[in-house]
Amino acid sequence: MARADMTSAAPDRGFQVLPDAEAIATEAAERIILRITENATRPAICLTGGSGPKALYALLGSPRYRSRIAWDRVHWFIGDERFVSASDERNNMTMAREIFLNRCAPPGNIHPMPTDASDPDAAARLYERELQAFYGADRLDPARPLFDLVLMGLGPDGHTASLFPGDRALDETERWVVGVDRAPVEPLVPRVTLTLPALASSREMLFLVSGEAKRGILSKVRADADLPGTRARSNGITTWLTDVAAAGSTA
Ligand SMILES: O=C(O)[C@H](O)[C@@H](O)[C@H](O)[C@H](O)COP(=O)(O)O
Repeated sequence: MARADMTSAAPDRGFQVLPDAEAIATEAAERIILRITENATRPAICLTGGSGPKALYALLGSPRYRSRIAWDRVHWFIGDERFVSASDERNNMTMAREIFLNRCAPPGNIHPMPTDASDPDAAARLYERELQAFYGADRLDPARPLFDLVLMGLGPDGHTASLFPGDRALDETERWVVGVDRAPVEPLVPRVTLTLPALASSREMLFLVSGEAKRGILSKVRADADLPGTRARSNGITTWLTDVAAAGSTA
């Protein structure tokens, strides 16, 4: 079936329902490779944490996909981080490194958040400077997205990245990265997160949502409830890749 037939129309985001989590990983891998191919200079991919992207990361590092990626050109960032050391298994970038980045990407192309800073907000400022140095400016130009593709997950409370319902980080309009002192969901550690404007500065935003446990919260996002997952949009294309278990149907 052609992609256009599977994506339901929405003004600025689409929902694509795939059979299962494996199909989500395959679709996301193909989209990432397409974005990398379209950028002839230095593609920037912003990864996400949690369990949702693990199958995708394994696929990107598999022999079949690994040979299709120009690893020397691609730069890998992370959309949010748990404020724990890089040796802690809960660290999002460590998870991505262990599954594929350490084997595939040159070390200089991997951009973890510095969780050894004095506090989450200091880490946020350091990461913001790193992003600005990569981008070559400290203001986001709507005509020149920061990222080629941003991956996102959806938490049980409707959070995405580390933007939690009701948190003031959601209302940030100037900064690209902020510290979040308290996370209301596991793991209960402070976080560092990209803000909505920084995440929006992307050619494509791809949500990965699978499993029946996500069905209730996903239906709220689809109904436009005021949740971080609803508010996070790319200035380019925003697509939600879901499976039948999360969507509740194939439509
Ligand atoms: O650090 C994190 O936990 C994440 O970046 C977070 O936003 C995650 O994407 C969602 O909570 C979904 O997580 P799951 O994929 O584990 O359901």
